Amino acid sequence: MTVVVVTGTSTDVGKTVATAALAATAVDAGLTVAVCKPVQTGMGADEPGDLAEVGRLAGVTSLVECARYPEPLAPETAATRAGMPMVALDDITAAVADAAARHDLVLVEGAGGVLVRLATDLTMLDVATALDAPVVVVADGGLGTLNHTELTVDALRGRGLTTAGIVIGSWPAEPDLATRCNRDDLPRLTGVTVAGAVPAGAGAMTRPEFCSQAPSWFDTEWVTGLVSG
Ligand SMILES: Nc1ncnc2c1ncn2[C@@H]1O[C@H](COP(=O)(O)OP(=O)(O)OP(=O)(O)O)[C@@H](O)[C@H]1O
Ligand SMILES: C[C@H](N)[C@H](N)CCCCCC(=O)O
Ligand SMILES: [Mg+2]
Repeated sequence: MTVVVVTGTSTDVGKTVATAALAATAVDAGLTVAVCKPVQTGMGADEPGDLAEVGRLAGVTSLVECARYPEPLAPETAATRAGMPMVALDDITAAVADAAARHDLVLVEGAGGVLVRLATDLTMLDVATALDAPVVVVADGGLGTLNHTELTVDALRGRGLTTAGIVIGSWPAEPDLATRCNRDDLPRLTGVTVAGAVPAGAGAMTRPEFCSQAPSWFDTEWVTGLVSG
């Protein structure tokens, strides 16, 4: 089994859509896939969160969430304001281990960017370290992403974590100058390959469209290497 952490340079960069695309690609390769969202915020108890989006787009049914809080804030802040218990690292590692015992691949999507506090003194850096998992960084494609992405990769590298690849969360149909330059500058400046790009609009696709197209959004050899662990 293989566990891969999916983080991003920020919130709303497309981690969930990219996670769904990776899941669909792995399923297309004949693998069984589970997706874990350790902490969901901004959703009420019965509202569809990121995992529902992954299920809708990729058809994945093995979905596990460890905690959720109602306000759209960093999990630590949301938990404090809600007076609810914060998620514990052991909860996350236990949930992932259980999923990994029954699936070829487990994708673990963070909340926001890599330094967002999932709980007091707990970030996705700690989660990826505890899971000994490679990390995929989902990045914006436009102006500003060079700084955000390099900061994220440096934070991962500083903890001895492997950044397996960068995925552009939403690639525009008509990329502007900065976006076109970033495609080449991102790997040059971070030392990490840009392994794929999810086309803008993918989140609005039907499941058949999404699942049939997703494998083409990634470098095939990179995916094979990623999921083989
Ligand atoms: N490639 C895409 N095509 C269409 N919509 C997209 C794409 N990527 C992201 N979006 C939209 O942008 C919004 C944010 O995307 P997404 O939920 O994937 O961000 P995120 O990084 O997972 O955020 P969070 O930190 O809350 O988990 C969503 O409404 C999503 O549908
Ligand atoms: C609510 C949102 N969708 C995410 N789940 C949480 C994002 C927290 C971002 C915190 C920050 O970096 O300022
Ligand atoms: Mg998300």
